[in-house]
Amino acid sequence: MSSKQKVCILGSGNWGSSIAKIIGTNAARLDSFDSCVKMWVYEEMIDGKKLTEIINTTHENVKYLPGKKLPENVVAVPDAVEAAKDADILVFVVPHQFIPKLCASLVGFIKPSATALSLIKGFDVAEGGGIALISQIIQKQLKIDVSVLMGANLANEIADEKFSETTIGCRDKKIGQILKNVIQTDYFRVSVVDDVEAVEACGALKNIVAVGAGFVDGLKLGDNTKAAIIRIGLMEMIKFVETFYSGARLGTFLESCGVADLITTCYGGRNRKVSEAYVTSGKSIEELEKELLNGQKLQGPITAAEVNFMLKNKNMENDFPLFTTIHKICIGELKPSDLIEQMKLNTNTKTEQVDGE
Ligand SMILES: NC(=O)C1=CN([C@@H]2O[C@H](COP(=O)(O)OP(=O)(O)OC[C@H]3O[C@@H](n4cnc5c(N)ncnc54)[C@H](O)[C@@H]3O)[C@@H](O)[C@H]2O)C=CC1
Ligand SMILES: O=C(CO)COP(=O)(O)O
Repeated sequence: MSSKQKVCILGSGNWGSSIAKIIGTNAARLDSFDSCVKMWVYEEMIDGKKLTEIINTTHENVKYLPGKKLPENVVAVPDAVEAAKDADILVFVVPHQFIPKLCASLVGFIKPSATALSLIKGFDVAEGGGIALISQIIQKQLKIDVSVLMGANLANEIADEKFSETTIGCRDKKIGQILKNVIQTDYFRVSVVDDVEAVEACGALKNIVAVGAGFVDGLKLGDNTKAAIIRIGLMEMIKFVETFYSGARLGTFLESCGVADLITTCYGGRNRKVSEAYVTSGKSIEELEKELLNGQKLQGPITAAEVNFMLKNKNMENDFPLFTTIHKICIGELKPSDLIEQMKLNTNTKTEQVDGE
């Protein structure tokens, strides 16, 4: 890496813009970083004007983070290669369904010495009937080290500079410190841990549980029921990580990426909101995503499908009854009201399984 490190942000949605506000501020403040931060924007027209031009003149992402100013040293770039080619640190923050295409467009054009930080929550289906972590997709395609950042981080609250915590999963202490420097602010506190796969899996899996929490809200079942879904969800997250990412530490679930992200998403996230409306409106999830999110993207239902793809192939659907039930509700195979009956059937066995009895 050169002495002044260049940071590029790939993605400019709700979280992408919010993290750009932080990274831009830190890059301008700290000598070790080049103050110019390029942000790849998937170009679109807003009232006849290009979004990149709006961002570069008004310093506001009027569509995905309206009302918040971005630092002037954050430069919107419509071409991903142009944005990324000189960067030492690549921050990936697109909705997870777009990552394979984005990575493919960057192959051969980035610095081989670059390091990546993925803020993306989700999986990708893999050959052989399994799933891959998003960091593995980036690593495999671009052949660079990938760290992850996951936490209780509703983007709008962070843009409002309300106190929040986050977790960086990084295997290399030196890189972990550099990433912490570019991300941490007085209101956004970073812990670095080396349990990378567990950190990332937590971030992806909690979105499935948040869909379940939204169903509970739509069914008007109350706080105790929602707490039960959160508890059962946490148990399935732990079991999933223990089963598929051996060596993970239980303590990682107590970091911001674990229980804290699960709670905030089940109360304040987009997955919860759309899933509640799914129950009350009778409309499809795709319709509601368009209607309620103004271009922002839901990650939970697709993640539930990805996880189910693997569980089904491994004949393990019954080992993760909450994840399986939520997926089946999303695709219309079960009704939202079936959620509770399914949980009644399964709660006892689940506790025993996690306890290892
Ligand atoms: N918004 C939040 O509060 C948080 C989001 N995350 C995660 O960060 C990741 C990114 O989320 P957000 O920044 O919120 O995005 P978002 O949900 O606001 O999605 C909109 C973004 O997707 C882009 N987009 C639309 N079609 C595209 C295409 N075909 N190719 C590439 N990009 C396209 C849009 O241009 C826009 O930048 C997700 O994995 C999410 O789970 C993590 C923590 C908090
Ligand atoms: O990941 C998030 C908070 O940490 C955002 O969750 P939603 O995508 O459900 O809004």
